[in-house]
Amino acid sequence: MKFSANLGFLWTDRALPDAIRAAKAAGFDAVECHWPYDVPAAEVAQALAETGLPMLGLNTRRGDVAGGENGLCALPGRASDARAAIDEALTYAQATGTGAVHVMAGFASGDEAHQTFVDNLRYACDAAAPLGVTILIEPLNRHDAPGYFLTTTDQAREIITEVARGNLRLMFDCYHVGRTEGDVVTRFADLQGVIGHVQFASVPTRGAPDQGELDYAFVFKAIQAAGWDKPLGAEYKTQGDTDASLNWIKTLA
Ligand SMILES: O=C(O)[C@@H](O)C(=O)CO
Ligand SMILES: [Mg+2]
Repeated sequence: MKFSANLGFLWTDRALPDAIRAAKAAGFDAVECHWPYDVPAAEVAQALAETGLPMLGLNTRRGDVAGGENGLCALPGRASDARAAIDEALTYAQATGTGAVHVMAGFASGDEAHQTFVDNLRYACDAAAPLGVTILIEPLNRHDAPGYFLTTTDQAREIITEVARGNLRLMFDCYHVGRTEGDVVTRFADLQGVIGHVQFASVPTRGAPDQGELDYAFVFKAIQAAGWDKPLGAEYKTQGDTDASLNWIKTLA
């Protein structure tokens, strides 16, 4: 198994370039992040070059987080903010060789939000295609992100079909699927054709994967048996020191 360290949650006690170095030292095959925008892209690119790790993904900016926003791209009337966030993410991705951008929908519902998301995703995909960047959409579970526009993998698949762009894929986060839909291995098999990246954390506590109700020994074997050989994103919250949370690699890899 290959693993990608999600530096939005792992090694958050250090600056992003040092978190990349820590992931390399811990044996990860890749890294990914959430919102790297406070760190100059050149510093991230330097740490990636030094370690040889690829950056698999980053997210579009969420908007006014203090004001309760969690993404902009499905918000009616906010197309210019959404597209500025998409442009910013693609510029950062290009400067760091990042392979994918997760376009965050935000808190919204209804037909207008749906159409807004579809239009903004087409904009993102068309801008990303010449750069060789994949666009990802990710359903978030209703416990952690109540009111988020994108809530299920079926909804995501319908949107991917409607947007009809070859570089739009699903971020299959086993944690969100486990909390909202269950049946993780069957959902993975059913959706494999539209999946662009896989993430994981324990269910329901979002901790390391060697705890909780979801048996990741089983899940990882099934994903591997299905022919998925890309790094799986370790996107879990630690109780303190990240290095002390990594025992699962020995048992689950
Ligand atoms: O699962 C998550 O929360 C993340 O993958 C993310 O991108 C931010 O919400
Ligand atoms: Mg995720």
